[in-house]
Amino acid sequence: MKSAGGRVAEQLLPSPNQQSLFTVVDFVIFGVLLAASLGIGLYHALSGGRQRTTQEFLMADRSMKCLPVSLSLIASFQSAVAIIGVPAEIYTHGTQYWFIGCAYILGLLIPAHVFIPILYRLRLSSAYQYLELRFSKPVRICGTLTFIFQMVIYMGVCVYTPAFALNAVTGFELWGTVLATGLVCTLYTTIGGLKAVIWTDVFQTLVMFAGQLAVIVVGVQKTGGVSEVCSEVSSVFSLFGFSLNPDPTERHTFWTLGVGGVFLMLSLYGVNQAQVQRYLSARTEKDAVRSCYMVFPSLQLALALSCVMGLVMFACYYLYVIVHAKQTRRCFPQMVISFVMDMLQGLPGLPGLFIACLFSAALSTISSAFNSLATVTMEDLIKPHFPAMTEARATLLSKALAMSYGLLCLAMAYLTHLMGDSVLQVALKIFGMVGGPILGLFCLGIFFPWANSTGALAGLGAGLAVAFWVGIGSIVTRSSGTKSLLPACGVVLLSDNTTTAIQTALGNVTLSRPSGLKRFYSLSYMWYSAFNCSTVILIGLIISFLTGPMKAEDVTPGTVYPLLGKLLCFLPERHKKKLCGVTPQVQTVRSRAAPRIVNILILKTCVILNRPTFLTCNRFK
Ligand SMILES: CC(C)(CO)[C@@H](O)C(=O)NCCC(=O)O
Ligand code: NA
Repeated sequence: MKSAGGRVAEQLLPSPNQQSLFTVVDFVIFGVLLAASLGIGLYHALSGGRQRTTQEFLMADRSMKCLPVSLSLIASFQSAVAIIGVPAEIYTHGTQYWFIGCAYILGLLIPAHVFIPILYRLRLSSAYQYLELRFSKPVRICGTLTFIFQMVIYMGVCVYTPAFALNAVTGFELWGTVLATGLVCTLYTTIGGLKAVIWTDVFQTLVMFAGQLAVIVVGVQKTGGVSEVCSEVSSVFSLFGFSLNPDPTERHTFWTLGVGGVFLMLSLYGVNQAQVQRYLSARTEKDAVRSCYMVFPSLQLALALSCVMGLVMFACYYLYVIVHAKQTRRCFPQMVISFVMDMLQGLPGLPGLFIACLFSAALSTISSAFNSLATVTMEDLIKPHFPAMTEARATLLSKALAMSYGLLCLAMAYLTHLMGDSVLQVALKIFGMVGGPILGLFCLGIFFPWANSTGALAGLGAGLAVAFWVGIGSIVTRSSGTKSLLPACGVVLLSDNTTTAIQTALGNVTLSRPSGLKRFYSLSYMWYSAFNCSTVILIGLIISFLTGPMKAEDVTPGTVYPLLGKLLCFLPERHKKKLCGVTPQVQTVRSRAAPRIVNILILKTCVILNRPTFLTCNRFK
């Protein structure tokens, strides 16, 4: 017995010549996206302060309101990787991934109430300045270099993914697409600065939502309506039941997504420069916190749209898992694109809208990466060595940096295809392997007043070493989360009794259980952030205690969050002091006289640390 969804799939496969899909309207829509992005860049190049100061170019004059900031915050890490990767994930592994939405709660509340207050009140330009205030200059430089490494690899994945998938399905020229994305993005980022990046993000986020919504609406219609989709999905839904298995090698469970996911979110929304820079560009601390709150519903919407797209695809295709066989290992992302093109063919304008959606997602992520990379390179690596540099020269240099990172990004796209795996997994692995240790470094500084600079450096080194050991081990042995609900690509599944077929497939994969070192390598990639963050904290604390823990009076005020003090709020004051050894800075800041006190304290620190004058000028206008 064939279902309606199966019939639709039958009509749709094999696909006709995909290139005839695009009409003039489609090209116009895609053109409008590129032109509008460039237009916004040009507008910000010619209006306001005309991008003549680093304050404007890198910090948007610290004048942004919360709505654009929040839309821009979503755009930073929602790239074509998620647009293509999440539906592919849902299609192949079931709905578990959706549960990561629960991790958004703590993953955004903690940044809003711990990280933003600390970083905003210090009036930093780069998140890594914090590391110097809390520890020392070497820690700051190591943090910055780690961040640069993370973003440069991630950028490559972001540019390459949509171009690769489109090329495979529609015949769009691969390197032409990579070049076009990279160059357009480099151009508007270089001329328009952070204001252009944020406002293009707003526009591009809306295009992204529109494109996904169009696919879902048309897809549901073609599959036979909402009820048809629901019944197709629910006929196998029991298989996607929720796993509470505590095994850390299990790919997606309540624990990996709900707990591991929080750490992933913290590394992105708490301490990643791309996001911190947006918080810092807000007019007031309240705007920054509010924008972080507003990310929650929009991020849920983004997640829901991509998950529903995966479900619609499932309803439409699941009887006929005919993937364009044996072409390549990475067939599922391409399958998402061919599904979309199947759905949208014959509807002029919609294929163009979806391409615009993919590229919006990619552009908004890459532009954030360029701008944040230019910022950290300028603020952390160059300015400290040239304190006398004029503002005009610094701005010119920042623009040159934004442009160079743009070109580097094109080079990185070449390296991406070496990584294998699913693109979503690759991106999340990078976040965990490199972002996890950075998160650990910040947590060590913020929550543990005893941690010292030597401990921080040793912790970061150990964290990165273990991260790469496990990460590369899992790539080499192909062991992390390769289990799939449906059989691997190239297998044709034409059984009428689909449920049995899928169960058999599932049974086959879960039988083999890795042992020894291989088991260590098969740690679920959703744990990477938490695991690597904990390594840094643990090693950092051990080394700190061995080399002499930091004394409370030596810690720069305002750099520590009195976690223990807050948890033990029921204890009398003197016991708390003894236990935590924390200067109650966060509380003082709340008092009315605070800004002056904080300013004087920071000024003193700057003098002690012999920091260049530009910082002190910027801070106290
Ligand atoms: C960062 C999260 C997990 C937030 O939901 C999500 O946007 C995601 O899975 N991103 C994948 C990376 C990317 O889209 O480039
Ligand atoms: Na994006």
